[in-house]
Amino acid sequence: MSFGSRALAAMQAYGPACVGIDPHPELLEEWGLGDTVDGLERFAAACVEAFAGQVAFVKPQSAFFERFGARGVAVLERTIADLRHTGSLVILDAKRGDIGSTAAAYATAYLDDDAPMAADAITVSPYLGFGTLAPFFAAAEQNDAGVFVLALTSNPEAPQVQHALTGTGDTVAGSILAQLRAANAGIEPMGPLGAVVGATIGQTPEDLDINGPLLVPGYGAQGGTLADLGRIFGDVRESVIVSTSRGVLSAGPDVAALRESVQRLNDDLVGSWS
Ligand SMILES: O=c1ccn([C@@H]2O[C@H](COP(=O)(O)O)[C@@H](O)[C@H]2O)c(=O)[nH]1
Repeated sequence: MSFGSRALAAMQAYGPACVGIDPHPELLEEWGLGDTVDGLERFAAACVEAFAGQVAFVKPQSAFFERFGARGVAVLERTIADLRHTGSLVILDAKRGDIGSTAAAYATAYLDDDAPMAADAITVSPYLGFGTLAPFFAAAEQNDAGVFVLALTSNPEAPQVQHALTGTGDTVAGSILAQLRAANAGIEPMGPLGAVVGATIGQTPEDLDINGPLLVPGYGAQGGTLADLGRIFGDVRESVIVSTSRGVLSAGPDVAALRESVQRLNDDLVGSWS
């Protein structure tokens, strides 16, 4: 089944929430685990127990695993494998991007179903040129996977680049969204190519209807609210995946408390907004 179909089915089954697995040093300490590989391993195991098959999407943040070197990456690899095929789709947040030939290697590493680190979807950066993303798109098509392209990110520094005008008068973000729209055109129920659009961007004149999923970080710890979601995504709410990491993880380490926190998040999103 295509990533677009799987994403919509998961949202229908569980709600639109995505939980980020971001083992911040502070969270490892707060959970009483210690900022060590052993702590990381126990943190990740608790997240798998709490979220696998309980939420539509889980988004491990690669950076927090990579900082422990090879042993941290091994924990990430196990975490992804344990989460996959549980009903929850794994979006690996690694924001990869490079010249085409290297992008092809990244695409194999993260989207080829036979690769040790294969996820259901990955985040990528288009700032080496949208065309360099072609290997990711091809790998997504071959493996029924998804790709989320940074478009309007949640950080305050983003407008300097993403609101800049291109030679055709579009903004950089608008041009990325337009190219995603073209690539997803005609695909039912929606295409596999998504955009990352933050819950913190205020209002945007850009057309967010790309016939593909929108991954929306910035809700919760970064200040994004239900009102922001309504204002920014009112017209495209069926395709919105709301992602939060610290907003849920701060309820840990108790597995039941983590599950309750996700349930509350989904209830809030479904009841008040989506
Ligand atoms: O525009 C973006 C793209 C990605 N992120 C990532 O999402 C989480 C946010 O964590 P919170 O604790 O919910 O703030 C983190 O992994 C970021 O790298 C983003 O925030 N904004």
